[in-house]
Amino acid sequence: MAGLALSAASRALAGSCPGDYRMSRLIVISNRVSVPKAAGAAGAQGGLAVALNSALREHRGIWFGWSGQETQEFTGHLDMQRNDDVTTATIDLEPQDIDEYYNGYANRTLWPLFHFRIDLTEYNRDFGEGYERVNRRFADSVHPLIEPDDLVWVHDYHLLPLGSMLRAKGVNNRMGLFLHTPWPPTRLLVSLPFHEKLVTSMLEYDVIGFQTTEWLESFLHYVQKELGLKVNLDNSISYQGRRVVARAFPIGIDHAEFTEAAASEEAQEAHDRLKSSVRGRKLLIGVDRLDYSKGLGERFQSFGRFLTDHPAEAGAVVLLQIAPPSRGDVASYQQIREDLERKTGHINGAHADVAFVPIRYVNRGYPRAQLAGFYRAANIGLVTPLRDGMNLVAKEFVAAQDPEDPGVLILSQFAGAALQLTDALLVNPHSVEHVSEAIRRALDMPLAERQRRHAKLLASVRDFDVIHWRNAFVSALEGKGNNGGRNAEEQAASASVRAA
Ligand SMILES: O=P(O)(O)OC[C@H]1O[C@H](O[C@H]2O[C@H](CO)[C@@H](O)[C@H](O)[C@H]2O)[C@H](O)[C@@H](O)[C@@H]1O
Ligand SMILES: O=c1ccn([C@@H]2O[C@H](COP(=O)(O)OP(=O)(O)O)[C@@H](O)[C@H]2O)c(=O)[nH]1
Repeated sequence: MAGLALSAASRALAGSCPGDYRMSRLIVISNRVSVPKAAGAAGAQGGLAVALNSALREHRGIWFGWSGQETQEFTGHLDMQRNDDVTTATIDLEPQDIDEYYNGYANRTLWPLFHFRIDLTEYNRDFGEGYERVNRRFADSVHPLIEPDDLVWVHDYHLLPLGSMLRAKGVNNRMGLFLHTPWPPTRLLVSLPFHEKLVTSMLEYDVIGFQTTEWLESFLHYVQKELGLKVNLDNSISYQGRRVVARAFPIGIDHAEFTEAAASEEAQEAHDRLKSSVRGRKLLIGVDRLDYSKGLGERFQSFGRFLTDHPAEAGAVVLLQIAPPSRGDVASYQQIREDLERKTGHINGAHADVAFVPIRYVNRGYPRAQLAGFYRAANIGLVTPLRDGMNLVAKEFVAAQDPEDPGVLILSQFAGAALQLTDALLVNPHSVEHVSEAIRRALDMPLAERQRRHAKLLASVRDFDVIHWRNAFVSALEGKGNNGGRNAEEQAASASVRAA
C-alpha cells in the first residue's frame, strides 16, 4: 500500500513542477496530521494525505497539527519527524482542550451548525474559550517554524481564527484557509454567539477556499449582509486595505492511486469474498463515517420502503452499510448509533427470512483497497447525506466501477459532489419515496445508459482529482492569476450575491 501511495505522489510531482523559479516552502496546518508511511511499510493513507504529502515534498514543507494524543499538562513540545521526505510537527493536547475544542466547539457547535443542524448545535461559552485557547496554542507552537517566504495553508473548521492569531504575532506570509465542510446560510450562522468576531478573523487569510459555489455564495452573502463589506466583481473582499480572495476549489480523490488500489490483489479478494456471499442478489453499498450528517437513518428507511413497495424484490437485494464509528465522545453521535441499531433491527425483523437478511450493517472501517473491491461488487452506490462538504465516497465508487458493466450512483442533491457528478441519479435524501424510486430505476437501468452515465462521471472524477485541487489552491495562495482563476460558475455566484 505504501508503494501505491508513493507512486501516486511521484506522478503528482512529475505532473506539476512549475518550472525554474524557486518554490516557496509550504506549511500545512490541520487539526490532525497524517504521518506519511515509509517506503515498504504496511497500511494505507487517505487520498487527501497523499496529495498534501506530495505537495509538501515538492515544496519542502512541514505538516503541523495535533498528534491525536493527550498530555496531562500542555508543554508546547513539538514532536518533529521526517518520514519519506516530509516533515511533520505535532503537539499533544490536554484532556480539557480535547473536550472543549475538538469534542466541544468543533464537533458540538460548528460541525452541526455548518451541516444545517441548528437543533443539535450547542452554544456553550466554555467550548468557545477552549477553541480560542487551542487555536492560540497552535499559533504559539507553529509560529517559530514559519520562515518569511513560506506559504501557510490552514485546513477546516477547527482552525478558523488561526490565521488572525498568526497575523497578531507578525506573520506577514501569504496564508490560506480551505474549509472541507459546507458553509451555512446567513440566517443560520447568525445564531452563533460572536459570529461576527469569528468570520472577521477569517478575513486575515489571503485566500479562503470552499468545496462548492453554493458554500462560497453563502459566505459572500454573510460578508456583505452582516459585515457590511464590499464583494468585488472578482469575488474578492476588500478588507482593511487588503484583498481577500474567496473561491470554490472542489476536492477530488487521487484517481491514479485509487485506480491502482482497485486493481490490487487485496481489492480482488475483497470483491470475490463479498460477491460470493451475496449469492446472485443485487448489492447496494453505503460507506460512511457514523455521522448524523450522512443521512443513514433516512437511507435505511428508504431501503425499507423499497422492500415494502416491491415485495417481489425481498430476498433479491441486499444493502451493505459500512459505518465506522466516529467522534464517539459526543452525545449526538452516541444517539445516532443507537438509532441506527434500532432501525436496522426493525427493518431486518420485518423483511428477513431464515436464509436472508436485507441490511448488513457493519460498524468497522476497511482499508481503501478493500473498499474499492466492495464498491466494484455493488450494483448501486447509495450516497445520501443530508448535507456534506464534498463526499469522496461518491467519487471512489465511480472510480472503482468496471466501465463495461458499471454500477449506478444514487447521490444526494445536498452533497457538494452533486454539483460535479450530475450524471448520477440525484435524489432528495429526506424523501423515502424519492430514494426508493431511484433504487427501482437504478436496478432497471439498461446497460447502455449505465455505461453512458458512468463514462461522464468518470471523466469528472479523473479530470478534477486531488492533485488538480491542491495545485489550484496553491496557485491561488501564491497569488497567481489576476482574477484568481475564477470559473464561469463562480462569476455567476458572485453576481447573484451582489444582486441579492
Ligand atoms: O477527524 P474526524 O473528526 O474523525 O473527521 C474526519 C474528517 O471529516 C470531515 O471531512 C470532510 O472532508 C472531506 C474531504 O474534503 C469531504 O469530502 C467531506 O464532505 C467532509 O465531511 C472533516 O471536515 C475533516 O476535517 C475530518 O478530518
Ligand atoms: O471503512 C472506511 C470508510 C471510509 N473510508 C474513507 O474515508 C473517506 C471518507 O471521506 P468522505 O469525504 O466521503 O467523508 P468524511 O468522512 O470525510 O466526512 C473516504 O476516502 C473513504 O474511502 C475508509 O478508508 N474506510
